[in-house]
Amino acid sequence: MAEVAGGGQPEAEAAELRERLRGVKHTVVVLSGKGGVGKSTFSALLAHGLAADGGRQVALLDVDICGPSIPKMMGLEGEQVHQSGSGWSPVYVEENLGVMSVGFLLSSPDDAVIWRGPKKNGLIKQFLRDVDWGEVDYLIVDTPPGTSDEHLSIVQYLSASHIDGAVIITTPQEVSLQDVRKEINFCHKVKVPIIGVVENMSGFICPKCKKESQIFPPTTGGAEKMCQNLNVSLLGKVPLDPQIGRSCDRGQSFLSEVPDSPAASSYRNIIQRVQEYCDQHRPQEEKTI
Ligand SMILES: Nc1ncnc2c1ncn2[C@@H]1O[C@H](COP(=O)(O)OP(=O)(O)OP(=O)(O)O)[C@@H](O)[C@H]1O
Ligand code: SF4
Repeated sequence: MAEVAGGGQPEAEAAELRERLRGVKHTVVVLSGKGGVGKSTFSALLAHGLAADGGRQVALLDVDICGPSIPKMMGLEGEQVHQSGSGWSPVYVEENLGVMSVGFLLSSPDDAVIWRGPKKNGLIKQFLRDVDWGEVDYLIVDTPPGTSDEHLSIVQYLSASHIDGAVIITTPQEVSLQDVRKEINFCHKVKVPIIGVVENMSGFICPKCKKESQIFPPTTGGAEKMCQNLNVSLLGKVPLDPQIGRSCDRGQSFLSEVPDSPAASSYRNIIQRVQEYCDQHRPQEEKTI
């Protein structure tokens, strides 16, 4: 594992990546043990939230090669990647919010990408080396569920020391938490700091009477207990809200469509904590790859 984290890549290649990512100040990787727990939704809203006041330049990179959902969530379905003199240009939602995804390379959103590890690794390397992000305050990396080739590639190519940290998304059920423990172990092994865990789909607040019901009652204390036991921060809990899915399906930001909802307020608090964590870290140009 140390070999992977240390980046056993040739020096020329490492220098090329270093040069390309020189303008990126902070990198946050979003992980989950299981699929369908709301990781891409969180990545999309983290990018929207950080870019919201227009003051920060944000990049969202979707390395979920076999199931890219970011183009749809960001309202960019059908967009293509453009080549410029300085590399691939991201697709922009706003002037200060650029996105890159394998979805932009597919001729139809229903196309299946059935690739083995080396081809996936090659594409991730190409995304990091050839995309011209320019000066970026935050690079958010949305990953596939689990700990697979894509995760190892990101850690290898970016090098663990270049990543500010990881946010791990889970639901309250034990089956999801079990896999989160594996993600936490993965981060420790490859020396990626853990910013914290987000418990998503954590209860349902009735829009009429505001009463909270536990749809997925945690049997072992949920993410809170797990975080205490493993000495990891719980960044917050986001309730179930059917409007999240509706906004995502329409490619809109739930944070600006339903800003007064309890779920939007939870997301904003969590985004604030991620930002504070990154602010306390040195900008990446001061780090060594
Ligand atoms: N808090 C929530 N309340 C209601 N629906 C949610 C919530 N969070 C996510 N969803 C919905 O759950 C579905 C799965 O979310 P998402 O695609 O973000 O999961 P994922 O973990 O990225 O899955 P995968 O890794 O398999 O792509 C989406 O339809 C999304 O709109
Ligand atoms: S929580 Fe109360 S108001 Fe909401 S649906 Fe149930 S009974 Fe009705």
